[in-house]
Amino acid sequence: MKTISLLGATGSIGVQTLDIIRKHPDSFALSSFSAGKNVDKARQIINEFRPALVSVLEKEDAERLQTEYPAITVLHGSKGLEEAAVHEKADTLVNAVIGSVGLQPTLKAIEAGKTIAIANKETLVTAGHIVTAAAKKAGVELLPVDSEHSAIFQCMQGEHGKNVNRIILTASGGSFRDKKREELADVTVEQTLNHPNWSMGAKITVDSATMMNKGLEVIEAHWLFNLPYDQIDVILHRESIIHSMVEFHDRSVMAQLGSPDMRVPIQYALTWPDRLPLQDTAPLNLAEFGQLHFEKVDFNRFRMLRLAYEAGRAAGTMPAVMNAANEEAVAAFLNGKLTFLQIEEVVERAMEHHHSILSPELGAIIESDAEARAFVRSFLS
Ligand SMILES: NC(=O)C1=CN([C@@H]2O[C@H](COP(=O)(O)OP(=O)(O)OC[C@H]3O[C@@H](n4cnc5c(N)ncnc54)[C@H](OP(=O)(O)O)[C@@H]3O)[C@@H](O)[C@H]2O)C=CC1
Ligand SMILES: CC(=O)[C@@H](O)[C@H](O)COP(=O)(O)O
Ligand SMILES: [Mn+2]
Repeated sequence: MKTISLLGATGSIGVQTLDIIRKHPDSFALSSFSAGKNVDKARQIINEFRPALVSVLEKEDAERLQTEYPAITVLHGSKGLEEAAVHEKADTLVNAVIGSVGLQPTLKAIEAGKTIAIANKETLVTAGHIVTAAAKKAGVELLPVDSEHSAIFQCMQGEHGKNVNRIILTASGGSFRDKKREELADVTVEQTLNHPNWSMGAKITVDSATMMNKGLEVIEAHWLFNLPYDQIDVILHRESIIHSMVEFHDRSVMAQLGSPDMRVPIQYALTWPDRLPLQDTAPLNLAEFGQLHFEKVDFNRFRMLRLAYEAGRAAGTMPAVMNAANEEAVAAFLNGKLTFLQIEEVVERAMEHHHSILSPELGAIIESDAEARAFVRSFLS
């Protein structure tokens, strides 16, 4: 029996994690969870899973829920997120919150000795050196949930890291993969949110369309697998059936395949090194596809991916700045305050404006993140 604390329970990954817990009551229980503003969904989760502690974003919502559920502890804000992450009954944190707000609860959970199943890639992009060093020091596992990283992790089982030549992340290309750059000037939010293969939260779906998602994943892979950027490649693969690949020194390439269903990597992170059956999923039928397609990435078409490699190589506080600027710019795009192409313009400007601090401590990371957000907000106003 694993007891789980789940951050971001009301989101896309959160709901799929709850589905896994629901289907395996003998294997998993929920000790605590966090929600943002979706209080109705939080109520449903409390009623079904009866956790001991819940955290929501706003104080007023927490007070209302506390009155409704006097037997559980209801908290709010960043303190609530941290308390939910380190709940005494939990042995595993599933971090499925969106954005760099996931960083500090992850660090607290590592300090408390929890196993970390990390979906929240922004945490690793923002402070990968701090998170991985803390996990190493505390002797806790940092298990990937992101589909590409889970694929690499699965291909690496029984292998030595020293034998890896490179890893190859697959990218669907997102909603506009068949459009030229000049056709992107007036694309709408609705068009952007129409991902060809995956049903995900709004922010990551926009990131997928700009290819910032793949950029974040390159940096995430750098930290999770301890590889230099020269050994991390990206290839376009429009079907999202091969979730990523590992090439070894003898040129043998291992790939992990499956239908696009995030419950597979979520569940693997929760059962590793074992596996459990995944009910209600159709087997992969490759004959139905007939062909799988692969293409070289054009870094002029997908400039955000190039920016992410640059930020990763610049290191220090630069990835945190890129990520924070992107979070703000994507939120502005979703609110109709920026056009699609302005997202990358804003991120590029924030990076140009920033002088990276090398080997930053947590305080410098938090400051750089805040400065990048302020930079984008002043640009918007
Ligand atoms: N969705 C997917 O298939 C995949 C997602 N990921 C990663 O997983 C993470 C979650 O993505 P996804 O599930 O799509 O995101 P969603 O937008 O669907 O969900 C985000 C969750 O975070 C909560 N939340 C948002 N802002 C805050 C805040 N400021 N403080 C506390 N909680 C907050 C939301 O609460 P509420 O809704 O109640 O406001 C919700 O529970 C991201 O880092 C993403 O990159 C990685 C691979 C695949
Ligand atoms: C499901 C998942 O892991 C997403 O991060 C996915 O990778 C998005 O797809 P693309 O970024 O390849 O469009
Ligand atoms: Mn992914």
